[in-house]
Amino acid sequence: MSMQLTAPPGPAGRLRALLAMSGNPLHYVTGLRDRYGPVVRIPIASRDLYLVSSPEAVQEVLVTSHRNFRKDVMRAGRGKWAAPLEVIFGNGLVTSDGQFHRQQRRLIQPMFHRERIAGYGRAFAELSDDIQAGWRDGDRLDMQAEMTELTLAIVARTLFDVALDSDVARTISTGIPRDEGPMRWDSLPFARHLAKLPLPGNKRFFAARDDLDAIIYRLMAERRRGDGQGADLLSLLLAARDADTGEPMDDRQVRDETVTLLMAGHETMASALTWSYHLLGGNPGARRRMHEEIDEVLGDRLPTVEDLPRLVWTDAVLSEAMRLYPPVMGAARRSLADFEVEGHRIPKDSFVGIIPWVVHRDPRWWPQPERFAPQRWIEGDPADELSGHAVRPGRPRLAYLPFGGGPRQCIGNTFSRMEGVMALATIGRHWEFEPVEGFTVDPLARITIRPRNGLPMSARRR
Ligand code: HEM
Repeated sequence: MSMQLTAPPGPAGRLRALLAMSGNPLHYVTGLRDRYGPVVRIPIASRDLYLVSSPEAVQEVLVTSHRNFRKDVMRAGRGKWAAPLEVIFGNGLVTSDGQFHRQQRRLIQPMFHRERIAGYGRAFAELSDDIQAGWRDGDRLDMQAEMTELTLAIVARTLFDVALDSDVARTISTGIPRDEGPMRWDSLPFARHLAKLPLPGNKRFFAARDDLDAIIYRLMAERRRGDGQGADLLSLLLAARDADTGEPMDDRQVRDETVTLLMAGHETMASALTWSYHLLGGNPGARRRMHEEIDEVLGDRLPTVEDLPRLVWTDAVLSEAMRLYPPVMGAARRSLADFEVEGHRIPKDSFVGIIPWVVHRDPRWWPQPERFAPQRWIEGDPADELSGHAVRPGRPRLAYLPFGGGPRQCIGNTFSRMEGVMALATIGRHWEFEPVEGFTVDPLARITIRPRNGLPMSARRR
């Protein structure tokens, strides 16, 4: 007997949904899941958006039936306009699709193998040490700005072998307006028109993008004039040849992959570290435990990758911060054919959205979901119901997905985990951060989730 498939439930009213989603959508979408269940239909764009939030349904979309989906969500709309991310990333690894994406991923994957990343360990520690050298006891720091500077220095050095004070890094960190131009309009229906208007924000955005491009083309020309033996990613991209045709990538493609990795590789990690400090700021017990661990494992020296297995609590802090504040807002897909999930039918050509923030607050898998509790990640105290539950067998893998899942999962996953723990440990040897009285943090959910007005904290030397 075949089961009767139903259309997923959901709210009515296109305009209300649109306003809720383009304001701060996190509360709204969590409420929809609570009210309607793991598959919700939201009438928002020119076609409906289906919010998918149980680990089982997420597994179906990202892994089991991944061939039934593409990432060309924005381009699929009327007129095939460039989506906001593509305006900057072009057709790089994050935004490309299908066979072309598979080829490019194969080419770039070797840069992210575990052994290779272990070789970056020293840069993770040294650059984290450099940034803290400029702080003074009692300083009020914007942790978001500090962490953005740090993580940008790390990708610039490890992948592209350029220094932070280079014009590449400067143009990326200060030149590209994060909330202007196409980035500002991303979730609105007339985005492509709004982005073309001669508004000051749009102009600044496109001028900064052109500066960045000019710098990257210049770096490419320099590498070409060199001996061609460079081991960094830019050299590798220039040297790569198609297995069948023997052709190199054209300059535009090398530019797109370069900008993609520089951008995807630092804002996300900056957000993960910023939220870690915010949560540690409000949880002195967890913070103390982290500092005790760092003191015991490192004393005063810099961490190496060999120390990582012993930095268990520090690692749990990062995992738990990315559970409560997943740096990437979501994964969006377009269905190529009708499909069935959790007893519901989702039609061909729908948009499907997976929002880790919602999945990570499912009380079935995350008891007391709003509580910051790094002990979830460590098997330990039997008297504490939260202890170790996240690492017990039987928990669906995609109950936790800050890096996405399936063939399109983050290429920088291992890189980021090592980078994050080593940064927390290096900085934690000498510093702790207290919340600033009267400041309330407000998560801004766009493509990433970060504090809307930065994160001021007081630095205390320890
Ligand atoms: C805490 C840090 C990070 C988080 C939370 C994160 C999160 C994600 C997520 C959720 C996706 C999948 C999006 C989707 O399925 O639509 C993704 C893809 C990607 N990430 Fe990351 N990321 C992080 C760091 C990095 C770093 C350090 C790099 C590179 C240096 C990077 C490069 C990429 C690339 C190239 C993709 C596209 C992969 C593909 O589709 O083949 N990310 N990331």
